[in-house]
Amino acid sequence: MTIKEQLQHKINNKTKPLGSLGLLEKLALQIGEVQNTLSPKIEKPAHLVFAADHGLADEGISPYPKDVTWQMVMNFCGGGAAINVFCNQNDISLKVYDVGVDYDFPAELPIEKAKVAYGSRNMRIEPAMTPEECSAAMKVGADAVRKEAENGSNTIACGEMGIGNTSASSLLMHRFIGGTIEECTGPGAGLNNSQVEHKINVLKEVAGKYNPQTPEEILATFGGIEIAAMVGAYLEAKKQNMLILIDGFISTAAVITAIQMDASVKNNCIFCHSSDEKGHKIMLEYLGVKPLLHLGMRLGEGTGAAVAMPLVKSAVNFLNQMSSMEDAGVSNKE
Ligand SMILES: Cc1cc2ncn([C@H]3O[C@H](COP(=O)(O)O)[C@@H](O)[C@H]3O)c2cc1C
Ligand SMILES: O=C(O)c1cccnc1
Repeated sequence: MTIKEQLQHKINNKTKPLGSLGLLEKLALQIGEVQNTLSPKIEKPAHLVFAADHGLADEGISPYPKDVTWQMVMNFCGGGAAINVFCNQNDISLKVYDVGVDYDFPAELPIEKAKVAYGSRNMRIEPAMTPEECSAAMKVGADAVRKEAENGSNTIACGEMGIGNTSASSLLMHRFIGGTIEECTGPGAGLNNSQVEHKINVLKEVAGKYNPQTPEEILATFGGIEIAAMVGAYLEAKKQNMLILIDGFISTAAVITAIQMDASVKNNCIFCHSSDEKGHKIMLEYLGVKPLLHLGMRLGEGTGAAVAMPLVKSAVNFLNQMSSMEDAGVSNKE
């Protein structure tokens, strides 16, 4: 029997009606397959938040000012952001990487200092990153994940902070999935209808201005420094055979980009929730995946991944701890 067949047999013989743990059964099967064991474990789950600014923010495509990026990084350091709360609650370690914030942080702050540039460029004028900046950002992500793996982690999630990054994500989605800019563009952190119309016009202009071909060129042209770091992180996490918990619209744009570079990344991904940001459902359909949670969340920071951690643990725990029909003396279906 293959490991998949053995896992399915183990799941089917637990003391429950066949299939009655629904998506948790699929999750247990996936985790067991990734770890190639009938007794998988979640070890030292780690959450990495990558922060960077976006030159395109100068074009009024976000409802919030660019300064919110560095201000939220300070808030992460103070423990006051949503991602701090959910990571604390679920015993997930949290690190914040300054990979491209347009601000000089005080040296003593507990930030991982890995600044590639003071923000991406305004893509209405020039590509978001040079190829060198893009690969440097990807390396930051990869190195960050390798460090966690060396420390014994086998489960990773990424989050981001970057005012304007839903715009970059919409452009990546448009380019990789092929939907119209209208289908790929939503309110982000809370634009009203006429502001979304302006965002769509800006993104249409940017999308028509360049014609990059390879996934790396597309990422450098339309991405963001923190998104490139996430792409590098996901690629490395697959190399380390870690479980990869995926958040919402921005994380999914990053993982779709990573999948263009290494299709096998998808096998290790757990799609944690369906974001309310327009376009996320289309992304999930494109990937052919069912997310665990539908909470109407649209925050980012990796929060959807952090709140799904108890479900991931439930999947692993029922597989490891539930009795089998035989052991508990429970009669099976006739
Ligand atoms: C206070 C605040 C905290 C956040 N935490 C995450 N985001 C989210 O909103 C931003 C993307 O939305 P847009 O593309 O519309 O700028 C990203 O930083 C994302 O992580 C936040 C946004 C704000 C305002
Ligand atoms: O789903 C997300 O990642 C998201 C949605 C809106 C704003 N920021 C992030």
